[in-house]
Amino acid sequence: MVVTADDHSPAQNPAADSAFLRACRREPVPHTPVWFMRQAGRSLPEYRRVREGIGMLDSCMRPDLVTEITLQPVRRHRVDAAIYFSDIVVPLKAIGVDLDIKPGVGPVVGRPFRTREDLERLRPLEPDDVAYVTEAVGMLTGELGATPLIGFAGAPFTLASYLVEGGPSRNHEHTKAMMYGAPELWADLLDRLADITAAFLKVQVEAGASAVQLFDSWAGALAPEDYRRSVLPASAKVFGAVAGYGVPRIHFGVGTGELLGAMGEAGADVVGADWRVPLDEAARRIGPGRAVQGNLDPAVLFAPREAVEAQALRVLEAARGLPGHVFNLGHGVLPDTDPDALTRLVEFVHERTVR
Ligand SMILES: Cc1c2[nH]c(c1CCC(=O)O)Cc1[nH]c(c(CCC(=O)O)c1C)Cc1[nH]c(c(CCC(=O)O)c1C)Cc1[nH]c(c(C)c1CCC(=O)O)C2
Repeated sequence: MVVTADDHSPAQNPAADSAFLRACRREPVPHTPVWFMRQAGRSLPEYRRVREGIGMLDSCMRPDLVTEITLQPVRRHRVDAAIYFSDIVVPLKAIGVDLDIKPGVGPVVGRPFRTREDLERLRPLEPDDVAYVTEAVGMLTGELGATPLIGFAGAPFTLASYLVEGGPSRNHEHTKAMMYGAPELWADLLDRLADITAAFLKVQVEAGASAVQLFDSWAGALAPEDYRRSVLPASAKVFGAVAGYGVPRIHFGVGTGELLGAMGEAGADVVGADWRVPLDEAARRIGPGRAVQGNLDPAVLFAPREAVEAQALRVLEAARGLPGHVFNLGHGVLPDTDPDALTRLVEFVHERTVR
């Protein structure tokens, strides 16, 4: 089945009029919508319980588990959107790349990608490769009703960094060596990753996801000129591939203060900012015509309640008057966060912003 823009209209999608989707479209909202990156995960005891003895990637391939884990933070925190439980390396695993997610480390690739021959290991992603995603999204949208589901994928640069380095990297030196030293190979690598990413997002939207977020977590490691020349075209290809569905497209990275304008230009409707740039300044850099998402420092949640509220108010003050603000953290929930602090934060933002 092909999903058209019409399928995301209020008549077809019960979440169409939600505060989250309204904010993404820069329409008036009943209250500022809130969700948290990594809201499903180790901060929740119920997550740790259902994951016991099951590997991260195995859990991503089980629709029953994906559905339960995705719903957990919605039930507990009453956030305004669910984010599909998966990982940025799932589509790569699905096409046969030899990789795993090591607890406490992150994605680790068996043989790092360094040469043109390595590109042969990146074949196109077919919907059948991720049939469990289609099934899980279908189950989820049935359960979620008027709460929107956000689909997501890793952006070509961040995926390339894991593939080329072979795992998490502070300096991205092998990645940058390829980007500067073998620009044609680099462009071909990012182009293949763009097609895989686009195909993975399409599967989620066609199954019923109401929005998508492209995580370019490590793009902040790049100078603006390099980002524009060597990365933006591939991310723009991904956004272009899902433009026709009419679902909001969110673009996020860490430490991207100098890239916010370019990240919007890549084709996003909403740009996420981390806590290093005040939200009003972020909105100015992103420019008119796009909503902003962010940007409370996730470490603030370890402070006493009054301090959390004071910092949340700072974010809300900076967002005052902006058409289109989605409240979020500036990066993912840290694993040791007290889940009650997150629940209280959702309540606080809702109370302080009722229109
Ligand atoms: C860079 C990146 C990855 N994965 C992701 C990114 C982009 C976002 C970001 O910048 O944080 C994206 C991601 N990964 C996960 C989600 C779930 C949805 C949600 O936000 O609730 C999302 C959106 C689940 C996960 N992905 C991972 C976990 C932890 C594994 C576990 O619970 O056993 C979860 C819940 C594993 C993972 N996967 C990755 C890392 C760095 C880790 C952490 C490794 C560790 O510290 O153990 C790669």
